[in-house]
Amino acid sequence: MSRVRVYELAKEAGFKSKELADKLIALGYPIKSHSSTVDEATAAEIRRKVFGSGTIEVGEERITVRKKPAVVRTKVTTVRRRSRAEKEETARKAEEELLAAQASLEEEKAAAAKERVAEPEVREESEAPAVTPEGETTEAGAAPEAVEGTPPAAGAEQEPASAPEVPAGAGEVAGKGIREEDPETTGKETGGSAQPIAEEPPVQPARPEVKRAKGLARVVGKVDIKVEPERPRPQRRTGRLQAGGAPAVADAGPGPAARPAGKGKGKKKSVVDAGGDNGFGKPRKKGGRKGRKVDFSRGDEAEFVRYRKKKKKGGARRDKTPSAPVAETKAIKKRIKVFETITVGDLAKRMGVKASEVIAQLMGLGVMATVNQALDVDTATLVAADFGYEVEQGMTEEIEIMQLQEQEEGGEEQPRPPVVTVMGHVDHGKTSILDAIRKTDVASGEAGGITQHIGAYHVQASSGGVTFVDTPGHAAFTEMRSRGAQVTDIVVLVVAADDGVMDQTREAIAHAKAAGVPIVVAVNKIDKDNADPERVKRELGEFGLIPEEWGGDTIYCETSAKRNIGIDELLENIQLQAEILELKADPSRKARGTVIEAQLHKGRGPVATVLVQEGTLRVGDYFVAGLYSGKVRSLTNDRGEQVREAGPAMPVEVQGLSGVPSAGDEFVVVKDEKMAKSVSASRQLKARETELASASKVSLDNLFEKIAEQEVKELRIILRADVQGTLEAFGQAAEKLSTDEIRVRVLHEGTGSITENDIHLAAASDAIIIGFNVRPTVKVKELAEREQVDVRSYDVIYHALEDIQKAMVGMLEPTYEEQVIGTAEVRETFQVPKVGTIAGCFVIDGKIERNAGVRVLRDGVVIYNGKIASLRRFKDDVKEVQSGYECGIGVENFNDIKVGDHLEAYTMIEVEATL
Ligand SMILES: Nc1nc2c(ncn2[C@@H]2O[C@H](COP(=O)(O)OP(=O)(O)OP(=O)(O)O)[C@@H](O)[C@H]2O)c(=O)[nH]1
Repeated sequence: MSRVRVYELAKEAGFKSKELADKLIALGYPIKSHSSTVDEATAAEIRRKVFGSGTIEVGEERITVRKKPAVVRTKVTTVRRRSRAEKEETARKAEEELLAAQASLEEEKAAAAKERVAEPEVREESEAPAVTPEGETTEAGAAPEAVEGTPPAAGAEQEPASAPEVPAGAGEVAGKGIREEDPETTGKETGGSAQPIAEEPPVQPARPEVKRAKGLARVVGKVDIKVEPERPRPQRRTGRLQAGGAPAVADAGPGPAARPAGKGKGKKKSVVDAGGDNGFGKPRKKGGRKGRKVDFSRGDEAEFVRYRKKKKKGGARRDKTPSAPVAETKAIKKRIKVFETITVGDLAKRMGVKASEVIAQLMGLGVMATVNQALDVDTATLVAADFGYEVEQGMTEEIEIMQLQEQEEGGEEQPRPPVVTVMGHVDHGKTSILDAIRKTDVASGEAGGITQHIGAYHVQASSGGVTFVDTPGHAAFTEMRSRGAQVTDIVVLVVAADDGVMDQTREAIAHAKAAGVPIVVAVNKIDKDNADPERVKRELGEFGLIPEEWGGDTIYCETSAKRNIGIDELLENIQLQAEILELKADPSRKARGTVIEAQLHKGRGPVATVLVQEGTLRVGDYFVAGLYSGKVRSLTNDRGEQVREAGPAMPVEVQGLSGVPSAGDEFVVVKDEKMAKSVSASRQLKARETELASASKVSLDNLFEKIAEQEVKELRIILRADVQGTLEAFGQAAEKLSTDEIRVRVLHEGTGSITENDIHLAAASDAIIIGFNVRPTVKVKELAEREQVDVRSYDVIYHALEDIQKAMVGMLEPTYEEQVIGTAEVRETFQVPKVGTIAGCFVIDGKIERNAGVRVLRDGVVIYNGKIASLRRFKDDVKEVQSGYECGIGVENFNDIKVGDHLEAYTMIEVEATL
């Protein structure tokens, strides 16, 4: 469904964006700012309720107009103006009244129509001929203008005229005309003037009509119906005939169109012309003799022919013809797709403007930004609007994904097994309990059984199935949650009866509570002599985990993993808790789940353990997992068996990914490969944008810029090597690379592989990591990528030193050297108002470049040094002018140029720094 931005709505109604946004917020619409979007239905409601009229009506009017007389349009315009001020209720009332009066009005209309005759018919194309008794012009003039929305001449007149008596009436009358086809419009129109209508519906209509009739009559008169088959107009016009007014209305917009009509000259300018101009924008050739004109028999196109006639008077007209339609077209073309963010530089590039202009615009909005700073969609929308661009949020596929399940015709939801995470303090028996539970698995035969290779497994106990997520530590639980993944239905909190509540017990409670997951307590090690389950209950009671026997709702189980006591009860209680939760899923849908863990397998490529949470995952399904996509090549269950499918709450290892997703990433089956790839690509693009948006860390590649920006002259290194000897050798050699300008410092060193802590340290201290004969694991690599830490591996010390040296050269302040690129001789000077002196030159040597620096030499003496402000060949701005050509040169902030001066252009070139 298409969405409309609030500022667009504001623009439609002539409101200020912010004003409207505030108003809507006050009215409780779900928007945050004027750049927020609303769906079409809400937009329509806003138009109706807040504006009292709106685009919708306009659109409908257009249609109406085609069939109706120009008059109708005029009214529309009127309506709009009023409606803003008016309130809903009034509008409604008015509408009712109008409808009631409509019948009688119809009659009057018919009468009036006779007078106007010409108009409608003309529009109707061929039938029209008979129509125009009066003049050609008139109706056209009236109609289009009216349409424009601007109070067309006719409209304007009408209102005032009727105002004294029944202001509303006028509106209504008009409305009626319109309403016949467009009840909604009517309502709005009426809105403002509802009351009067009620009083004298029949009479008023007459007035306005008459007026229009006049105008129309005039216009009509001008059209010579002596048909003389004209060259048919191009197709585009076709269909506009009726629209003759219609298009104009919509497009032309208020101002211009109205004018002609209003003026006495209206006669000559036929509405038609106006319409034509508006519609096509292009001036017609004059030339037609007044007398002959349209060949109505031709239909739409013929009508347009009339436009040409108009031309005569129309010089001015054309100018006036506003080309709203054209504007619309442009707007549609000038769209920029932005994912969550876009950097200032990118935005400027896509709009074809300088980044500095965008930055200036942002400053105007009170946002101080640099070129590399990322702007969110809302801000980008605001800025882009100032440059005539529209920002579109590039999340189509994402939205499609989100809607995928909603759209899907699902079957019945069925109960599904609970997903359980076991938590607790160190050594309280988590592993032992899980082992004991696994042994209860009735599905395990003598061979096979749960292999626990995949981070989660399903146990089919006699009391029912349970899926355990077996990721190490509380951190995994938190990390998943931090990614928005909620896979756990129930937490089993293991507390040793002989030890009671400890640090990690408290931590586990906090995690579970934060996730809103119910806790089942397993008081373990009850076989021990010093076991004191009651104490555990008391202590846990302080955290709100009140046992059922004490009136609370927390389920407690006393277990001994060692002696296999209470394990079945624990499983039964888990089922009990699951029943309370009424866990259900629809296995008939496309699968959706969460990545529990993923890795790059040597032989099998990227593999991910996915917990299916909804639907059924099948071999051959196309899917998206985090940033990656793929097609399920094979599914392996927790027993190491190949399976064809996996239903809700089933953990399964998936092969066929294009990359290694992260734990907690959402896994969604999509309809086809195209969608999978497209979503994956857009997510990766988005991720890159986000990455760019965050400040980049130092690396050997960007060292120079980094240091130049921060004026830091230190390269920090974290060293890792397979042997101590390498560390020492390299450490000393690297530090010896230090110069007066750049210091090389080994921040930290150690033997063994590169660890996550190294990455964190490097990230925190803006260091790079160098490893000798050691490589980071996939996980560490991922972390390094996330943290943007430059990790480099070498096997030869010399290569590493060489790289560092290169980077250091980059760090040196670059030096610039001036290079003269050309000389021009001033042959003439021109004074250009508001610009200053322009030197008419002849390039005698080299070339002159637009962005070059320039020295003004008089008799060999430099009298000014600055920049070239403008460089032109004849009337065109050019980038450069070669020797042997003439050109005009303006020097920035310098006007004292004299004939005979030499202008020496030069550029600064960077000279590579060396140590
Ligand atoms: N007596 C007795 N000892 C138990 C019981 N459950 C576990 N243990 C012992 O407690 C010790 C720790 O058990 P684990 O299952 O490794 O505890 P854990 O919570 O998984 O420990 P971490 O993995 O280090 O967090 C082991 O020596 C177990 O044999 C029990 O029910 N009774």
